[in-house]
Amino acid sequence: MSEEPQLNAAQLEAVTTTEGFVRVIAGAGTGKTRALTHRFAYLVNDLGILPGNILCVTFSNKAANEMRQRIRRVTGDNDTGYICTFHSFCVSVLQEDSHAVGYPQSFLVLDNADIDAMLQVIYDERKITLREKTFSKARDMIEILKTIERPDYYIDLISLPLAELKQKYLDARKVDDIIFYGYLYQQKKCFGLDYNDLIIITLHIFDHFPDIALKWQQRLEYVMIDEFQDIDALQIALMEKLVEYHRNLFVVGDPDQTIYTWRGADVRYLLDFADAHEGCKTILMTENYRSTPEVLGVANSLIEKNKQRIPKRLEAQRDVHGPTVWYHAKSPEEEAAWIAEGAQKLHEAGVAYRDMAVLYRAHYASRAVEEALMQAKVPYTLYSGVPFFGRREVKDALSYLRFVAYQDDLSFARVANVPKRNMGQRRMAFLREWADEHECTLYEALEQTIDDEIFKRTKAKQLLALVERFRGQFEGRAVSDVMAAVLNESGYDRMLRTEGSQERLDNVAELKQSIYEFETTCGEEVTLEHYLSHVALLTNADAMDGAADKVKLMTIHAAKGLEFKHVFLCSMSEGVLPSKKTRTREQMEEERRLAFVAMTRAEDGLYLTEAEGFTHKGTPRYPSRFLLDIDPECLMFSHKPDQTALEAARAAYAANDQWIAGMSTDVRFRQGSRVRHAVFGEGIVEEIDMQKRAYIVRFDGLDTTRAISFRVKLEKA
Ligand SMILES: Nc1ncnc2c1ncn2[C@@H]1O[C@H](COP(=O)(O)OP(=O)(O)OP(=O)(O)O)[C@@H](O)[C@H]1O
Repeated sequence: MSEEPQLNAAQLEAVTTTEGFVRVIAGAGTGKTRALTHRFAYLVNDLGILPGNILCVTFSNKAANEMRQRIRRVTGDNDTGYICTFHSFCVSVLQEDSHAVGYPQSFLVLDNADIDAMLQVIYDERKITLREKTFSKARDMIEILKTIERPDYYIDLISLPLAELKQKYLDARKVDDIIFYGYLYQQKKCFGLDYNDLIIITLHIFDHFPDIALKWQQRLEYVMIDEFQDIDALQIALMEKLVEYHRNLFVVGDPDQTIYTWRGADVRYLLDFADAHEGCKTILMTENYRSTPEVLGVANSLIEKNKQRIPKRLEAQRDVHGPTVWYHAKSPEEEAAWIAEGAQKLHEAGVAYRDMAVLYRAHYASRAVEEALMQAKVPYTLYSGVPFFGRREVKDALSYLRFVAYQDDLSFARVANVPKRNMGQRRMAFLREWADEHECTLYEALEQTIDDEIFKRTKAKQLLALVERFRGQFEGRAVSDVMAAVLNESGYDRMLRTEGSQERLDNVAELKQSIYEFETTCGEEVTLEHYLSHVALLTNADAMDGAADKVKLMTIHAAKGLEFKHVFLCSMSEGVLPSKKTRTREQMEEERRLAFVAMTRAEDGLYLTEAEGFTHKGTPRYPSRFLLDIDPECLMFSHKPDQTALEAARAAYAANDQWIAGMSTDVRFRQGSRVRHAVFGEGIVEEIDMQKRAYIVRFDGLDTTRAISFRVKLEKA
């Protein structure tokens, strides 16, 4: 093991206990990621295990990239095996074995923009309006149906012939059914899989094709999983399946950093892991190497207020001291100005801007800070808003790549008229009709009808010529090279230059750069299929450019796993953090963990800020209860909070707690639950309206939803 400094005793134990079930419960900043990297290196360098026989699951693609680079440094080997997220691992499985369910190797991984494009087709065909259901609501509904209501949906998706799926879609009468079957039909047409499908279909293959399951089980001699506190039921099922043969499983997590319960994560899997796996060894890590004793004092005293937790205290290993401040401002503007000024002062004292971060609970909190930073001429980047891979020009560029590779309907629809080729709605509708009638793709329809009158005076022929030029030319050619060529030859580059948007040009340049980096860091040779299926999984965080000297602004969720010298945690007001959407005691504890995650990102300085004034609803704004949870001995105050104000704040927390206590007993069903009403019959809870104290239920027998008061007894269906 070459990387300095030395591992501590607990880390060493985690690294060298390779056989059987091992669980590491570790605090923030105690070197989990470091232990994981070294364990990988130990398996490879000291035990001689082949990297291709190790699966190391990370929480995000960004974490996977970093891990891969670190492992390459310590093993000196380009082959880094499977270091990836669960989703990305499933893509690898499906690329090898999706033939088992009749899917081609060139299946598509769909992101939200792709799903929206499919919804658009369905809405147009069946005259559904956005007023009936926005795309985002439709996507949520599809997700609820897939994960809770109709978990067997995927059988239809993989085994029904296209014509039958289409018939189900055409026969559907209720809006939700039209959307759902329309979507499944669209998915099947282009062999597209969304996030929900990836794990479910992989599991299905493992369950029904024992030889394929055995192949993967035998291949993966060692499995390691990071951030285990945020694992969900499907991921657990996949994990259990994968380790059935060798039974070597190493999981590491921090119960105090569970922040994804709202997405189905359950910390129980980590807590119950030892009971569920015979002979499991547990290792505890509490020595913190990241933060000053002051930062840990703040974080420890906060998290101790959670009731549902395994007690543990982070112990500072660093003997460097730094500020931990509560700044109370008179207005949000003053709060933001203080942050901007603070960043400037730190910079003057020699701290690089890139080593500072401003974190917040919700996106909207960033606006005031951004304005202040702009005014103070402090450089910053925002890691939120429209994700990089969701930007129009980035999607367009990727669609071109997909188009020359697959000619699927989605990419065809996206690129056909960008740049303008006179292929507007009327001509697209013509192609759709033709394709439907002849059961072919839009591209094939164009090939067949290119000499039709309708395509005179269009540049449709150029589109066909473009594909012809690229067809069969990918083998052995770098993806970055293909991308550059297709953007040039399609006229897309020229269009952007004429349009003159520097931002769009920069984004495309950034995309080209990221493809190049992907190729050079991936180890093995990157094929176009490989790149396309992985890029769909990339998130905003992946585009994060850590090199530029700029202050980083991001949500706490996005800061998971990161560390910064100085952290400003802004908008620490009751109703923001904890969020006003907090409805149960469990959720309140999760909000506290969120604050804990934010604070434990700080190495040298931590600045907690909030402002008085009024919320947009006109109620007074109070400091977050979490500020009062912190041991005051651990904080420096900009102003000592005044006693009457504190009493008013405490009264507000108490009122809120009382409301939550009432809610917890009232709310018996979750979004997506199936319920039975004495008169209306069965239906599904679409929303829970806390203000009205009612479930918004879509009953099977009614066309529109009804708000049903908590007072009326509903039964579980
Ligand atoms: N044994 C050690 N000696 C010195 N420094 C260490 C040691 N182990 C880890 N560190 C340092 O401590 C910091 C935190 O380590 P790491 O990022 O691995 O922690 P983590 O447990 O994954 O954190 P979190 O859960 O909060 O994201 C890093 O800067 C790392 O270099």
